[in-house]
Amino acid sequence: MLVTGTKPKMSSTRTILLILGFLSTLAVIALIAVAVTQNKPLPRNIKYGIVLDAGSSHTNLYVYEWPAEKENDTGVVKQVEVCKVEGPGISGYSHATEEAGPSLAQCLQQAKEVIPSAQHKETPVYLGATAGMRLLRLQNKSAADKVLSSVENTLRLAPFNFQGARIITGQEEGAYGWITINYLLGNFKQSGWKKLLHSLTSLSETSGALDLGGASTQITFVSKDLSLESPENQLYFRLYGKDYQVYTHSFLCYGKDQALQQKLARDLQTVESSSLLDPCFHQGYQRTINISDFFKNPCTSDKKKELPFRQLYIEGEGDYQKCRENIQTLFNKTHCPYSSCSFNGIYLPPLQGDFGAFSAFYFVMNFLNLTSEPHPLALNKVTSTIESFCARPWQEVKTAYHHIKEKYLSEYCFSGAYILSLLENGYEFTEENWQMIHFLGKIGSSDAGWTLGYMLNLTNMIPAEEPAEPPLSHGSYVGLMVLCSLVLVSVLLFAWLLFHKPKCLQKGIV
Ligand SMILES: Nc1ncnc2c1ncn2[C@@H]1O[C@H](COP(=O)(O)OP(=O)(O)O)[C@@H](O)[C@H]1O
Ligand SMILES: [Ca+2]
Repeated sequence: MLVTGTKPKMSSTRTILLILGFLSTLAVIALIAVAVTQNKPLPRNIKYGIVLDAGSSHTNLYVYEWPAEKENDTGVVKQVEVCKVEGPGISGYSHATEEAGPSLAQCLQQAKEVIPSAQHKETPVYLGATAGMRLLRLQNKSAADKVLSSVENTLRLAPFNFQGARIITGQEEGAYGWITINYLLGNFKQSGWKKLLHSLTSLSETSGALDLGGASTQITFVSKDLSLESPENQLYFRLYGKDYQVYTHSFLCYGKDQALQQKLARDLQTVESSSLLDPCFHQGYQRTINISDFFKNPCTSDKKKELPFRQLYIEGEGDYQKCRENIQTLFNKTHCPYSSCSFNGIYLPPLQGDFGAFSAFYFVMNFLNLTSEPHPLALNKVTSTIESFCARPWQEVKTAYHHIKEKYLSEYCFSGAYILSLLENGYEFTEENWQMIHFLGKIGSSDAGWTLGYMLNLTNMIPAEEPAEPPLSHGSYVGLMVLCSLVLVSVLLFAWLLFHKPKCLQKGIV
């Protein structure tokens, strides 16, 4: 039924509704416009850093980048470039020291191309030399100094901000490797639920680090049992508001290349002729070694022996078990002045938590297809794989892997056996805790190694205290505010409709 005299009222209600509709449309358009302009990607303010890892076998140059405004967050720095320097490591230039620096030129050129030229001047560049240079310093201090000044001269001439070229200590190498992998795994600053899970299950929050180089090897992990037994193996860090008690040790001469030299020096003590049958090389493999330089190396000099021949002819035997027994003698377990030791009388607290094993640990195990993640293989499977690889004749191996450098290929049998011996006999990993070792090449886009940790430390990018942050990000804050306002307006509107029912909505009007 139509009531006379309601026409003007109807049209005024319609006008109100129209105005409301218009205003709502306007509000929605405004909201969208604000959201779009606010969230428009800002021009990226990226910073760069360069670290050269001058290892015993070769030098790698790494370029890292990170967003300038987030530099104290965890996991924001990532590797954008790696360049392998041609030729040997810088310690290999002991007879031509002035050529060490120029050998880096090509990789520096590559870094210049990756980093925008406007930022060259402010990009820090660091060079850290490891065990190869530690050995050269022991053997010939002046040659080591000359090599370092040659690389320093080259780095100073590059357009970057030179921050130093030095030999880092074994302790630093271990510590920065540990910082790198835990930074990349996001273990330092954990989200609420991850923190809760760790405290409930009492799982270790950080991962230990195992680094195998050519001349030294490092073991580093957080240990609850650190007493003051061996202060030189103890490190203390405060990172993002948390304290870490870290055990570390670097074994000079126990990198895989120097371990092989040590093994041969031992073999030379008992040889009767100039030829040696070596169980750690494949059957049919032959290698000749010059005796004259052999004992100049600080890793073998204590075994120096006068021999009636100048060259040693090695012939492979391909016998894994014999090779393991041979290698085992490198780990002296007879004396331990502490509650527990690894080998050679060096303190080692009980192993704890997961371990990331990188560098040559990864290269060797990756070649042997033994890095399977996320479910590590059982130790007996690993042993049998290496055993059968060692038993393959050299000709067969060479044909099957013709694309691999002969130097690497000929030593994978020895290296595999050495890795197992170091982990099982040296550190006493067992069938059970073997599963805690994860062989890592890269984490995300960054290589596992000590260089990233070194740069993070020297540029103060890991704060001791957790930076004070509002509980919500800006975006979540704005979103929440808009949502709450909408809910509030709807509730008010609903209440108004309930108590001042407009006539048009009253029963019988329509
Ligand atoms: N693809 C590969 N396969 C096997 N071994 C490798 C491979 N790439 C590098 N290596 C080895 O990894 C080791 C790296 O050690 P390096 O960092 O140079 O020495 P250090 O850390 O003792 O100063 C060397 O023994 C090198 O021969
Ligand atoms: Ca190394």
